[in-house]
Amino acid sequence: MLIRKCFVPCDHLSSAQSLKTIRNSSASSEKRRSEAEMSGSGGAMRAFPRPVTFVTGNAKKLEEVRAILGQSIPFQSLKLDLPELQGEPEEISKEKARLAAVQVNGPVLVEDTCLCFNALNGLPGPYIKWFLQKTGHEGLNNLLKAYEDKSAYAMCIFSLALGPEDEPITFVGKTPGKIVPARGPTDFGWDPIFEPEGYEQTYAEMPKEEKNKISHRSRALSLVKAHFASAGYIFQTDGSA
Ligand SMILES: O=P(O)(O)OP(=O)(O)OP(=O)(O)OC[C@H]1O[C@@H](n2cnc3c(O)ncnc32)[C@H](O)[C@@H]1O
Ligand SMILES: [Mg+2]
Repeated sequence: MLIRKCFVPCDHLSSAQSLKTIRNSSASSEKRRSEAEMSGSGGAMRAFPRPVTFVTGNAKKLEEVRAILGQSIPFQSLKLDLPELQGEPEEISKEKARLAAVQVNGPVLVEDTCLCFNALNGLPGPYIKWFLQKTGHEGLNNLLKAYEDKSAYAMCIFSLALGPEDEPITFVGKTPGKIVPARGPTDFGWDPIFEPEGYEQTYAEMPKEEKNKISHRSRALSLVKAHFASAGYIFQTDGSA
């Protein structure tokens, strides 16, 4: 599928908006089709024949999601290279979820990650993957050479689609910081050039547990966990999830 490229700033998602997205999406329950709906005291509960599938082509993301979620949400993972879509960050994440839900034909969780430079009104944002591949850590630093303001934020947008017919629900996590010359191991994306606010280490220099406490990903996953806790979904597992 070919999608037209359009560059947009990504600093438009407030947590209030993302919560509104959660509420709005809950209202689309008429679309629910293939799974059983069971009436509980708090309204309709939804049961699924298998756990949520976290779909990503990125092994390092999966590693972090596993570490952050632990046993809190039953999930299985599937390595799929979903298309790199263009557009508003929330729409990109939702569309990834729609595509994944069709392929999996069941409940899916996906995420899209942005690195946003404030001096560039949020760019590279969702296009960070290409900027990183084409220019590397040094090139990303050079993008900010002309600006005093090196501040940035990392943003993660998870989308949950309960099935191919369901409107995805989004969960946004942000961590503020600044862009610095690369320091630390280079095994995960732009970690070496992002120094989170209040720290003297880059994400790459920090112990993994420390990054997972404060990261954009863990902040978004806190919202995902809260949603699962209140939604009361029921997933049948075979014990291997
Ligand atoms: O299959 P998906 O989940 O899409 O995996 P991806 O690697 O294509 O990931 P994105 O489309 O979200 O692109 C985000 C880019 O940022 C990188 N990235 C994602 N999370 C990161 C993190 O926590 N720290 C550093 N780099 C990260 C990632 O390697 C990509 O180059
Ligand atoms: Mg991707």
